[in-house]
Amino acid sequence: MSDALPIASIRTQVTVPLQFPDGYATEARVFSFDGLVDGREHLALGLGEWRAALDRQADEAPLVRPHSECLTGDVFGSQRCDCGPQLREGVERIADAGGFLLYLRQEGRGIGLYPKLDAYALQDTGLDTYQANLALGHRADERDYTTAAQMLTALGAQRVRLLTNNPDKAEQLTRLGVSVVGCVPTGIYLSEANAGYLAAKASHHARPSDVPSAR
Ligand SMILES: Nc1nc2c(ncn2[C@@H]2O[C@H](COP(=O)(O)OP(=O)(O)OP(=O)(O)O)[C@@H](O)[C@H]2O)c(=O)[nH]1
Ligand SMILES: [Zn+2]
Repeated sequence: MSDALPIASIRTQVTVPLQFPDGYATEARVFSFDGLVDGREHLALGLGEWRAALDRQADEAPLVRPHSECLTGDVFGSQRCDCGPQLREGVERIADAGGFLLYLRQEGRGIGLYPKLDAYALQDTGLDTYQANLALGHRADERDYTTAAQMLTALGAQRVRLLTNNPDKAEQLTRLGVSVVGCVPTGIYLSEANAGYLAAKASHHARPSDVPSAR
C-alpha cells in the first residue's frame, strides 16, 4: 500500500552523456538515492524532457521503463535474452517521450548473476527459464518493485506510463501506490538463440501470476 511505502530521497544527480555502439547518443540525468529498502545501488536515468513530463497528465505522463539488470545481455550483448536491445530501445523511446529508465539491480529476475548462470546450465539440459529457477530452489521470478516505487515517489513521478510487456511490473507498482495510467509495449527481439526464452516468457505472462506479492 502507498502509505506503507518507505520514503527514499535523491542522494545525487549528475548529467552523463550517453553513446551506444550503434552511434545513438543522448544525455541522461542520473539519480542515486538514500533509503532504498534493499540497500542496493539502483539508479534512475532522467531522459529527454523528463522535467516537463512530471507535470503532464494521463497519456502524456512520464514514460518509465523499470529495467532489471542483466549483465550478460546489457553489457556483453548476450543473445540468450532480449535485454540488451530492450535497454537500447528503452533509452531512445524515453528520451523521445520524456521520462525515466529505472535500472534495477535485480539480476537474473532477482536470483543473482551466478544463480542465473546455473539456471542457464540447467536450461541447456532442457528446462525452460522458469523451471530452471524452480529446480534451483528459487521462485520463478523473485523481483520486487518496491525500490522502483520508492524512486518514482522521490522523483515526483506518481503518475506514469510504463514501457514494458510484463504485467507483473504494472501490478506490483499499482499495489505500491504508483498510478500506472498506461502500458506501452516494448519491441520483440527474436533471434535463434533467444526463441525459447521469449516463448517461455510469453506463456508465463499469460498464466495467473506466481510472482512474489509486493510488500
Ligand atoms: N533467472 C533467469 N533470469 C533471466 C534469464 N534470462 C534473463 N533473465 C533476467 O531477466 C530479467 C529481464 O528483465 P526485464 O528487462 O525487466 O524484462 P522483462 O521482465 O522480460 O519485462 P519487459 O519489461 O517486458 O522487458 C533480467 O534481470 C535478466 O537478468 C534466465 O534464463 N533466467
Ligand atoms: Zn537478459
